Parts: sequence; C-alpha cells; structure tokens
Amino acid sequence: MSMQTQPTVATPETAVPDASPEIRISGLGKTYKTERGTTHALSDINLDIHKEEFVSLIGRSGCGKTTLLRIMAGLVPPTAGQVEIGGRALWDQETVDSSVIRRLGVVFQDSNLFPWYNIEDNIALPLRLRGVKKNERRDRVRELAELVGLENFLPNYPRELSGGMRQRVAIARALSDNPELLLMDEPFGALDALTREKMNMEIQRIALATRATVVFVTHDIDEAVSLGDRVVHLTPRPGRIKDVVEVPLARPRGLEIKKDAAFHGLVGNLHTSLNEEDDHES
Ligand SMILES: Nc1ncnc2c1ncn2[C@@H]1O[C@H](COP(=O)(O)OP(=O)(O)OP(=O)(O)O)[C@@H](O)[C@H]1O
Repeated sequence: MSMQTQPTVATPETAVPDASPEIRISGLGKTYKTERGTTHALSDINLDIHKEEFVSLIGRSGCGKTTLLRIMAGLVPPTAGQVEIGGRALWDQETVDSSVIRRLGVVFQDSNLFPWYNIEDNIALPLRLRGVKKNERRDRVRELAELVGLENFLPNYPRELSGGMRQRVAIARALSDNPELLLMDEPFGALDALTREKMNMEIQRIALATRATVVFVTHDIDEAVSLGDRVVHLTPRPGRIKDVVEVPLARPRGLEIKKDAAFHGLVGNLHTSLNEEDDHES
C-alpha cells in the first residue's frame, strides 16, 4: 500500500484534516498529446474526499471535469500524480489496479444500456460478468430495481423507457456490485428540468441508502449545491481547483431548499466565481 504524503502547502481543498480519506487525489495532472497539439487538461489537482461524502464538481466546458472523473474511474491514465482509493494507488504508470476498480460504479450522461437486453439483464450484467449465480442475480436485481423505482419494468427493453427511467437503470447497474464509490458524469444532463429535479431527489435518497461516496459532475450550479456536501469548482486551461465550497445544509434536502436563503447565497457566490473567469478572459 502506498500512502503519499500530504502536500506541504495547505490549499483550501486539503485544509480539512483527515488521516484516512476515502479518496486522495494528489498532484494530479493530465496532458493530452495529439497530432494537432498538446492540451494541458488538468494540473496539480489535490483533493481529499471522505467516506459517504457527496462531492459535486462544476466548471466551464473544457475545464477537465470529465478527464478528472475518467482518471478516477480507471479509464484514462494521468500524466502526473496519483488517485488513492481506500488507501490503494489506482494507477501504476498507465496500468490500473483492478482490485480498486471493483469498488467503483460509473454513470455517464448517456445511459449506455444494451438495446437487445431487457432491463433485468441490463442491471444484472456486471453480476453476470462476475459469475454470480442466476438466483442470487435475480434477487439483487429486484432489490436494485425497487431502489430506483423500476420494479415493474424488468421485462421491458430500454427503447420502451423514458430518458429518466433509462438513467435510473444505469444507476441501478452501477450499484449492482455494491460500489463504495459512485462516479457520475452529468448523469441528468440530457433530461428535461422537471425530470432532472426528480432525479436529483432520487440520487440523494439512493446515496443515503447505499452509503456510497459520490463524485458528481455537473454544469448546473443549483444541482451542484442542492446535492453536494462540497462543491469543487474547476477553472480551465489547465484545469485547476479554484474553490472548494462547503454546503452546510441539512439532509435530506427537498425541493423547498430552493427557497432557502443559505442555498441562494451559495449559488450566488458560485455564479460570481464562474463569471470572474469570463472577466479574466475578456
Ligand atoms: N481524448 C482527448 N484527446 C485530446 N484532448 C482531449 C481529450 N479529452 C479531452 N480533451 C481536452 O481536454 C480538455 C478538458 O476536457 P474535458 O472533457 O475533461 O472537459 P469538461 O470540463 O468535462 O468539458 P465539458 O463540460 O464540455 O464536458 C479540453 O480542452 C478537451 O478538448
């Protein structure tokens, strides 16, 4: 087990003292090199995330949110630094530690369901790949379908479901192997405003029920604040952490939170912070 030392300079994101965070991101950087040139997507990202914490990640398009999530999901190797999950290093150069990957569930903007499988088989896929027996699989799928409110749709096919329902299937599938960490990249970005609000309530309930640690990428400041225990604001070129904002609002948070003065204060501050980027660019 390789434990990296804390950065010597206290930055806002490392200021919370915790000897054993669930996730430790240290000195993380990513440079993409293509025939068309070099992009410094991330630079010197340091962040500790605690067990059962819900962290929202916001920032302008191109600031590296997806890159950060993909590095954490073991899909893209970093060019500098490390991600530790439960004290284990995720990356060894370009090789990912598969024992760490097993602890993760990932949900993307597109639900990525298999159109030729029904909902039951889509949810069960990770369990089938792991060789879980049919009866056990069936019980687990039923339990997950109830958790996401789709127990009556198990025989249906993805094309017969709405976008919000398909995303709930993707969430159930990501949860099938009891991940300790759920990584979500704009999972509700393609949904209409009302469905999105409903899904925000759902994901909160699911996170509390499963006690998963969640990292949630979004463009939407309201969504970031209403869901997060903390909101991490990334700025672009290269992607760096600008602010880490604590959200000290009680849970569970319902739709009434949007009438709360403290909520509006936090959203307003983040708006200002994001707009400052425009001012600097102009
Ligand atoms: N595979 C890749 N090859 C080359 N450059 C890439 C690749 N993926 C991302 N980039 C570049 O890295 C930067 C960060 O991209 P990334 O997708 O992580 O940002 P983002 O904040 O998630 O953006 P958005 O909010 O628009 O999804 C961008 O400049 C992008 O063009």
